[in-house]
Amino acid sequence: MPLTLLSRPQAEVWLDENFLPAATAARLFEELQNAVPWRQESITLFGKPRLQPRLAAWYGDATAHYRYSGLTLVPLPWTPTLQQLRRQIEGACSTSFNSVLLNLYRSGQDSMGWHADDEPELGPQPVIASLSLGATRRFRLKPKPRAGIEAEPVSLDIASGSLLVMRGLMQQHWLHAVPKTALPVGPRLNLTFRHIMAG
Ligand SMILES: O=C(O)CCC(=O)C(=O)O
Ligand SMILES: [Fe+2]
Repeated sequence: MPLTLLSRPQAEVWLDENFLPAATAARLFEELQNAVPWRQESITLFGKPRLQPRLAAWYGDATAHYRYSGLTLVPLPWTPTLQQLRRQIEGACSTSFNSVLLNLYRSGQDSMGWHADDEPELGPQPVIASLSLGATRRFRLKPKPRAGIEAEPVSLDIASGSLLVMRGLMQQHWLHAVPKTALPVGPRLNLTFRHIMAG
């Protein structure tokens, strides 16, 4: 199945809902949920430290340091599983990645707030490839308030084994989020492959 473009002004979002077969996605979910040293990071919001509403881990080349909401994350070394996924996803996107951020949403109460992945070390038009495993969660997109784009917000229900790729001007003009849900959903794991520029 190829990646399909979701046409929105200044938003280049591609989706392949069948990137991984269901059994492969389920096996990977189990393996990563058990093997990754998950941490609940705190971020500084309005000068106060707060725990993030999810667990995270950062893997990559030793040089790929990432500054994120007041944190500097030093990557863990690639595991064979993550290295193989990196190569497969690089092939699908015709891009190279040097790091991957893993997020584990333990339940519907875990979430990711509205943001753009527009940190300077990602460069002006980053390619971000996002692989989802486990429970289906809603992924939302909306134009940045001052982007001057006339477009409705977009909601996508992202199922296990889906690959979503954001590229082009997307991070300059749009925000994305994974909101909390009151539905009784199981855990979901998301991997975002990124290329961090040497700083
Ligand atoms: O969990 C997702 O689908 C989104 C993750 C995300 O936006 C991020 O890690 O920057
Ligand atoms: Fe993001």
